[in-house]
Amino acid sequence: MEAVYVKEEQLRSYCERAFKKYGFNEQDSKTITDVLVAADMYGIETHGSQRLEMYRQHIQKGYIEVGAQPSVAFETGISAVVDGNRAMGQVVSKYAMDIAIEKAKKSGIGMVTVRNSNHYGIAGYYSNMASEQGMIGISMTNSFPVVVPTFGRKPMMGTNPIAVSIPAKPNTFYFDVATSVAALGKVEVRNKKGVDLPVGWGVNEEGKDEVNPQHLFDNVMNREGGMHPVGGSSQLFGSHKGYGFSLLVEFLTGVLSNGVTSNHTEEDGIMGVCHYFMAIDPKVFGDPEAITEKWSTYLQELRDSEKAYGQDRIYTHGEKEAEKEEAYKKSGVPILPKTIEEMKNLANQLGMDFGIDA
Ligand SMILES: NC(=O)c1ccc[n+]([C@@H]2O[C@H](COP(=O)([O-])OP(=O)(O)OC[C@H]3O[C@@H](n4cnc5c(N)ncnc54)[C@H](O)[C@@H]3O)[C@@H](O)[C@H]2O)c1
Ligand SMILES: O=C(O)C[C@H](O)C(=O)O
Repeated sequence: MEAVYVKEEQLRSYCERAFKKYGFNEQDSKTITDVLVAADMYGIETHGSQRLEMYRQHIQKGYIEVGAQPSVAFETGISAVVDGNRAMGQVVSKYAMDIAIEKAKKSGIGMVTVRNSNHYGIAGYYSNMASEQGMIGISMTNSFPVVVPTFGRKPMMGTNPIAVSIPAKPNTFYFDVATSVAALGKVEVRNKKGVDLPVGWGVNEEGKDEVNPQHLFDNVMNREGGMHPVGGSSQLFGSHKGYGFSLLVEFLTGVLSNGVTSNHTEEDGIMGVCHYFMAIDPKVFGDPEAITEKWSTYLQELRDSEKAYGQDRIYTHGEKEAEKEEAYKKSGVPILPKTIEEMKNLANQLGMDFGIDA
């Protein structure tokens, strides 16, 4: 299945125009697009333009209130609780991370929890907002229930990503992962590609292994089966550790914000997703330059260390994204033909030009 290479500007223009057609103002359309295109440029094909249709469905279901804006519900010098007021997740999250960064500039640290929000895209976009200002950034979100507890078969947690961005040379350390064995988006993309899932990604309604991506997706939607935490189904491979990381995210997002845990999202017609953002100014620990130097040296030592049999390269987190971004600026972003078809149909339905050479 040959991907279609789409120029960044065309993708950006397509998304902005689509979000304006959805009813968002100019500024919000730009903010949402920036998060989606960042994912595409990083090679995170699951969370870029692939998700335009999902957001439309969330608007139609009434989860996202187009035009709504977040507000601060509670605040101290180092912390805040933001009410997302059902606004678009990207709009809420940029607002909340900006507050965390401002607090970190004044007090060294800023922590913001968010309730009553919506799906925010890639977690790492927001942690990068802090690292771009020389700070350490952390971002987490819960989601609708997708992941089963170790030894369970009913989805009780979200795929709950954790992203950490730390200034480093030559690239920012960028660790951005779901606490499930994979993001649900990877099941969607495997379905589009017609590729089975590896054993250990998920269970069906009987609690047995499920390798068909469409079946697993349907199971998740019916809340009768789901994905495993990082580590898979077996405690021998650390399922209980992924489970614990996922609960950490549930606590910091859904509980600390006085919002909802993933198993109570999508109740009463509200998505209710919750987030957590943190910015730390390294100045409160000494000389930021020296810290970056030490960290960068260690990352280089890791990359230079001895390779396993059959391997010729060790990566550190963020390297792949930096390389893809550089390559895609020249080649354009590879988009799956099925996604291109969806985008064409969407443009038709919205009555706008497709505007993409494909
Ligand atoms: N909004 C939501 O509800 C939600 C939920 C789940 C996931 N997500 C997003 O989905 C995206 C994908 O998540 P995922 O769990 O599939 O991530 P993934 O498994 O693709 O891992 C990506 C991370 O691993 C690093 N990496 C990849 N190969 C590496 C290697 N060999 N050595 C060292 N580092 C390496 C990358 O630099 C990156 O930090 C993330 O951006 C995440 O934020 C969002
Ligand atoms: O699909 C979701 O809501 C969760 C997330 O984006 C994921 O891909 O796991």
